[in-house]
Amino acid sequence: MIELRELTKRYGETVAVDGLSFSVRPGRVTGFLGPNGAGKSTTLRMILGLDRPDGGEARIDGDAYPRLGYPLRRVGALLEAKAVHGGRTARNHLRWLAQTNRLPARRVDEVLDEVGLTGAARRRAGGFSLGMAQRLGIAAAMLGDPPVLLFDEPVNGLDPEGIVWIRELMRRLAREGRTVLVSSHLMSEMALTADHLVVIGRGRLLADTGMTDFVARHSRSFVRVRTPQAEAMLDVLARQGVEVVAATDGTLEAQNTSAAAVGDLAARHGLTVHEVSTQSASLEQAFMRLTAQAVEYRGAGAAVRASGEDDR
Ligand SMILES: Nc1ncnc2c1ncn2[C@@H]1O[C@H](COP(=O)(O)OP(=O)(O)OP(=O)(O)O)[C@@H](O)[C@H]1O
Repeated sequence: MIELRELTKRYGETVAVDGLSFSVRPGRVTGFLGPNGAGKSTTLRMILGLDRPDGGEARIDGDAYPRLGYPLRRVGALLEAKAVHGGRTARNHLRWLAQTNRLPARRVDEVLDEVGLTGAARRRAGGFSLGMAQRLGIAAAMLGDPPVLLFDEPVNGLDPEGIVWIRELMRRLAREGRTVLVSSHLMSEMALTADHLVVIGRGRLLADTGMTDFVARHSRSFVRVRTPQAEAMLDVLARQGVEVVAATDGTLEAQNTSAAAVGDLAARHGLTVHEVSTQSASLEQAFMRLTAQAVEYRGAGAAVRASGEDDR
């Protein structure tokens, strides 16, 4: 379990993380989402004791990071995959980590096997592709068999096979009862991986919700109607009190109704239809709507400063 209470970090004028409070529970994958610059990496760095908060605190299973003892046994993290001593072989890098955290040497071969790097164990990590470096970073995170794992944008730059692999690994780690927090700025990726979502914008909490709830609440659905008699159809629907608009591609988009009801109406009025289908707005659009204010605010602020209006 990870618990944040009023966590705050400032960089000069910028409030990167602004009184953030939420908990990350074990046994599920929690997606940590926000647009670029929302404060995700800063939050993860504070959880891991790499940045000092200006206010509030973060605890991992009840302890702040500096009190964890041998931290690799309590929390594993993938932050920047390329942050490995390039001259070391993959195995030596992991051996060094195991030694300094008093972990048994056999764990090195176990995790290399788990991430599919056994064949590359004696190669210098500096020559690894991004995908291999990501795997090595994940091997390091899993070395101490920790109950809590953090991943910062783990699918960035990976090929489809690598993305599927990471997705399945996270789900397995959560099924094993671990606490898994994974940051991303892609809602579509999280929709396939996360059970729970924490969304931030401008360092503030925007949503802390189950994935299913988020989908139900934010995805707008409508009935698409394709007909050569669009005007007559629009008229019929409007007379029934259905909210309907003409889309740019010539189809009609009807809300507060069902495909069956639209089909019945068309039949009753002898109208030809070529398509009647239920459509859902993408989760990406829902995420953009949710975070739009956070992004717009920043844009508006810049405009105000540019015109000097903030001097008044
Ligand atoms: N070391 C630093 N010095 C100054 N400002 C910083 C520093 N680190 C982060 N920031 C600022 O803090 C804010 C949050 O950045 P952060 O990297 O945490 O966001 P993020 O959500 O991880 O973004 P991204 O998705 O782009 O990685 C940004 O405005 C960023 O410019």
